[in-house]
Amino acid sequence: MGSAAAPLRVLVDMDGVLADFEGAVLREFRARFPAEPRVELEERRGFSVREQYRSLREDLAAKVASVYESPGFFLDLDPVPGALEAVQEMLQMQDTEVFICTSPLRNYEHCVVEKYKWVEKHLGPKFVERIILTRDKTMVAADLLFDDKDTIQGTEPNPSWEHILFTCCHNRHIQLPAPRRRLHSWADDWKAILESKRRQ
Ligand SMILES: O=c1ccn([C@@H]2O[C@H](COP(=O)(O)O)[C@@H](O)[C@H]2O)c(=O)[nH]1
Ligand SMILES: [Mg+2]
Repeated sequence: MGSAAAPLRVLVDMDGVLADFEGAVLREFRARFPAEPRVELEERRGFSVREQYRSLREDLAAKVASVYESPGFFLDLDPVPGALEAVQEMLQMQDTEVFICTSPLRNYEHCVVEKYKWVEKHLGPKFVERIILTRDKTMVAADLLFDDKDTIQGTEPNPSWEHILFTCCHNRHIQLPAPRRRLHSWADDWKAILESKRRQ
């Protein structure tokens, strides 16, 4: 008797994919520093919001970091439209395993516990069991990784997953070289990506 095919293992990033990090940074920065120059979402370029604020003026890097390092910031993030429904549906799919794979800030004090609380609040306790917290996603074995960071590097030079770039304000201008793929939003056909990977 032949052995059953292994389930498709899917990693879903949190900030920029499940939780609206960028929208909250801008909203809170505007509220706390109304007189300072800021980067509107249409003008965001590059993964690091901190580095883009630094390029406006050196001291704005620390100011924007103080926004996302504040207590309550991560817990209060709004879900990305369609994200909660999509991962709940993924969880119910046959022959599919879904995990949330997210990186904590270096200054992890509030971020780590609030990421856990956010998942419990929005997705329920069963999803808390599915959190993988790591600063090196290349060390996690899976078939797919949905992530808004354009370049994901780490210890493992050849990660097992295919990185699907999730479109976010900071990466929408990037032209991906073939065969790299994007998911434009959760309204885009994420199921087709899973099925194509299953057939490979
Ligand atoms: O401009 C920034 C600065 C920090 N971050 C943080 O990086 C990680 C990324 O987490 P993922 O869940 O893997 O997206 C997270 O702690 C962010 O708060 C950032 O995304 N952008
Ligand atoms: Mg992200």
